[in-house]
Amino acid sequence: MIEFKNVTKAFGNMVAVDSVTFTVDKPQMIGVIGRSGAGKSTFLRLFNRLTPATSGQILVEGTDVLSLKGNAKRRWQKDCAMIFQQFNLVPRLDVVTNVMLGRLNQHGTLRSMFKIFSQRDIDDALAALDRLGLAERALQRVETLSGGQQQRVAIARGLMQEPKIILADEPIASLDPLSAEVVMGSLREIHDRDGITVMCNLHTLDTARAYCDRVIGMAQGKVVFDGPADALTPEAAREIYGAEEGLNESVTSTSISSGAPVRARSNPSAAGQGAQVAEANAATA
Ligand SMILES: Nc1ncnc2c1ncn2[C@@H]1O[C@H](COP(=O)(O)OP(=O)(O)OP(=O)(O)O)[C@@H](O)[C@H]1O
Repeated sequence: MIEFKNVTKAFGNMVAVDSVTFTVDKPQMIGVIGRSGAGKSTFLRLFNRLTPATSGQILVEGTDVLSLKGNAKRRWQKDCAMIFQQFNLVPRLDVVTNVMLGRLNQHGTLRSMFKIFSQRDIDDALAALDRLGLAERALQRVETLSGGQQQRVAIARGLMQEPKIILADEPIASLDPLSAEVVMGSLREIHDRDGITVMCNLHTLDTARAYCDRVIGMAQGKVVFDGPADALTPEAAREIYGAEEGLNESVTSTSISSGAPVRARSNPSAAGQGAQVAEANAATA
């Protein structure tokens, strides 16, 4: 159970996140949408404690994660993996080392400084890469991978944290449509199989509808829509985006060819996911 209670962030006079209040009472895949500047990134960064909140509470199983300090705050950041638009990988390091970096904050300072990993770390990193369809890339330098592959390395690194929640800040904004589908499919598969909440900032409405159970719409820092993805009608989207007349959704579309919604396939199987991944690997190799 996660309860957001009047979560607010002001930068000087500018209120970027304004009294955000909602509850997540079971693991969900949540899409956060809204215009540029609506406060989506700031909201995720408050949740992960990358940015300090001005006021409010975020109760996770009854603990206010906004008030955690020191080790407790670091433990929370381990539990709450963050995926970024620009991947935030170390380009010159190989794939498997990048993935193992997800374990660093679980180790003591010395082991972290010298990047000393255990056999278990190595095995888990290879298993995470296998799950993301990238096992055969383990020893390749990250900078030689496509954007979609790099984002899947970042997701594998997030899995190494053994997170309870995954936050993704526009994870597909830099990707081509096919890679975007594979990355969103991977996040959905993690939600379905591991039963954890995935909260994802998105710029594309069709992606929110296709992959998310629930959509939170933000405008000027406030939650202006909160409902099932099916309720995200063109009228609702127009209100979230403040568009006076027609909102041309096609300009925000990530769909390729058929654009078949993945959510409609419900619980995409690991095999299905593997096939998608293989397809994207072939396309982006
Ligand atoms: N560090 C900061 N200092 C001052 N203002 C900031 C800071 N970070 C964000 N803002 C402001 O807060 C508001 C919300 O920004 P935020 O990046 O959260 O929006 P967003 O919905 O994620 O936008 P986008 O989709 O373009 O990333 C914007 O007006 C932005 O300029």
